[in-house]
Amino acid sequence: MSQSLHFFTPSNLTFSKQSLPKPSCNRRFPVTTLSPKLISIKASTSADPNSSTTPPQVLISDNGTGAGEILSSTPQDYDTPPSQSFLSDSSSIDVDAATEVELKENGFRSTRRTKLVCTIGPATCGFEELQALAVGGMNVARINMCHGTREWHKRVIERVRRLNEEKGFAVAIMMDTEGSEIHMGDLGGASSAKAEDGEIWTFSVRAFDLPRPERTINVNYDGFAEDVKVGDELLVDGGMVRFEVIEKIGPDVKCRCTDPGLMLPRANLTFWRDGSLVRERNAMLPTISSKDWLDIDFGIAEGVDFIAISFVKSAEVINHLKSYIAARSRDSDIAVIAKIESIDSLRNLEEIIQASDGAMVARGDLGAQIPLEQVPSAQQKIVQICRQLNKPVIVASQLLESMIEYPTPTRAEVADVSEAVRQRADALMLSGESAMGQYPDKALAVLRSVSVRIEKWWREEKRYEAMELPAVGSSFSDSISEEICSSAAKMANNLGVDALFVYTKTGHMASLLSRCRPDCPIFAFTSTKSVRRRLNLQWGLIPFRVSFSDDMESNLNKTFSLLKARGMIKSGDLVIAVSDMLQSIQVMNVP
Ligand SMILES: Nc1ncnc2c1ncn2[C@@H]1O[C@H](COP(=O)(O)OP(=O)(O)O)[C@@H](O)[C@H]1O
Ligand SMILES: C=C(OP(=O)(O)O)C(=O)O
Ligand SMILES: [K+]
Ligand SMILES: [Mg+2]
Repeated sequence: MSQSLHFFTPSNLTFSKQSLPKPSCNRRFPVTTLSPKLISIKASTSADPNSSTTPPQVLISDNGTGAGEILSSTPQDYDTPPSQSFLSDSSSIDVDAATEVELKENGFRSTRRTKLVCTIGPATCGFEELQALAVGGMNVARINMCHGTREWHKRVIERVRRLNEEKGFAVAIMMDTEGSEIHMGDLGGASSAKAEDGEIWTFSVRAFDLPRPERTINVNYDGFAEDVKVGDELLVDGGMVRFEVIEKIGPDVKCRCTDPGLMLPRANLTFWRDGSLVRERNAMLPTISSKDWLDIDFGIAEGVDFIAISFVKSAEVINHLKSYIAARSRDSDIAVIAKIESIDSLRNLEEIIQASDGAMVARGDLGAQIPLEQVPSAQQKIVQICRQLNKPVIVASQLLESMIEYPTPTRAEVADVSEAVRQRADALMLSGESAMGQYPDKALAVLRSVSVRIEKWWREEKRYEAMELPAVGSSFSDSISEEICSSAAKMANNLGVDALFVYTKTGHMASLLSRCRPDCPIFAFTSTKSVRRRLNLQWGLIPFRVSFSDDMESNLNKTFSLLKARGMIKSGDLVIAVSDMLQSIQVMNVP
């Protein structure tokens, strides 16, 4: 028995009960059990002009049941076209192997809603290590183009893709650009360099011979010696180590260490004068350097899912990059993530986020550009704006910094992770913890367990302030979608349903549901692997790849049957379904 709320459009007005295409190949239960009962009607503009004309597709062949055998044998990124689908009489549905295990173990009410991004580095670049992260819940693998060679990154991408193909994961790939900011060289291959109090170090644009002379640091920015002044404070990695500039000799800048510490290869450098960040010539450097453009070409060629842009200053660069990608990539479905890590990005926050497909609170560099005590409020603001503008947001850097060296986090780190989860950020990111730390799997496990615990606490206690979610779309059809999603989410909370189902071609309806942060998980069904991987970054979405038609009733029948066969749902579960083909809300028990 199901109940539904339809928003009738000229296209779906013709979609009468009698004309519904007969659902095919579902032998598990009769379709009549699902006949929707109409409870409300509203006329509106058109949703999808093809909604009543496209014949239903059949879900493509399935043979996998175990977590390791889920992936169908079709390696291409797109479904079998409808005509071919009709030829198949069996069905398949793809879901990330780790998610499937989690769904079965914990039941879907308790699945993790917060997504996890892991930076891949020397500690995790091998196939086995990547697999361990995927099993541990990594949703997105991040490669930082600031480090390593393109060849190295290419191998990592290949391994992640192989993991997805062979082991049934759906890990997305995010490429992060180096950006034009000033940083140290790679320390001649050393893993770190220790600066002691009072030591004199030379920072220079000169390339030093190997082995690197003692107490020398190469700097990547040609104007460095000209821009700094004697008396300036030089901060490594936002102040992890500090120096005072004492003398300039040609390209060499002599500095005295005032706060000792460990310097990592390619650590970021900023200089301060009279208590303010010096932003002279380096602030004029382009956001995307010529090297970044080559890396972006590489990312497009490799088909990465996300490109994160470092040190974004304005919306312009995002728009430029998006048109560049659209012109070059076949299906232009690479999402652009704006890293908020500079004073300029904070100034133009709304327009940058509006232009982007998501944002990252890049606290590492942000904390080097604004006083540390201002970082938490900036984080809260960025997370809130992203939610309002319906863009996924990642909270990044130093979440579990001590776990680079130790197997347990500090209480303060757990509190920091909890706060990001409580703010309902879409995703949390590991940097050094997973790239070069000693306990990458343990760090990921901490993010996972803290996320699940805080999410549960939030649902039980309902300790949240209701957030006004403004309209994001411009057309009347967009408004209908937004209203449907917010109503569906509200109904799901009030009725205590087990899951929201959303059938979405582009992922937009799924993101609108995610934005409402409902109590139950959201099963997002989409027909392309790339959309499914992109949905991996968004809060509460469990992305499935399945081919589906514009006929909701047959979609539901088939999905129920496939999910039941896989043990992911059971008869009696209460579900609310929406789709971007037919503007309706249906409430039903799984037959
Ligand atoms: N591809 C890589 N090759 C070597 N080391 C890496 C790589 N990616 C990350 N790392 C190491 O992990 C640390 C943390 O990564 P990340 O936060 O992404 O970079 P950064 O510290 O430059 O901001 C880096 O400082 C570097 O030591
Ligand atoms: C994520 C960040 O950027 P990157 O690691 O590339 O410096 C950051 O600065 O916090
Ligand atoms: K970077
Ligand atoms: Mg940064």
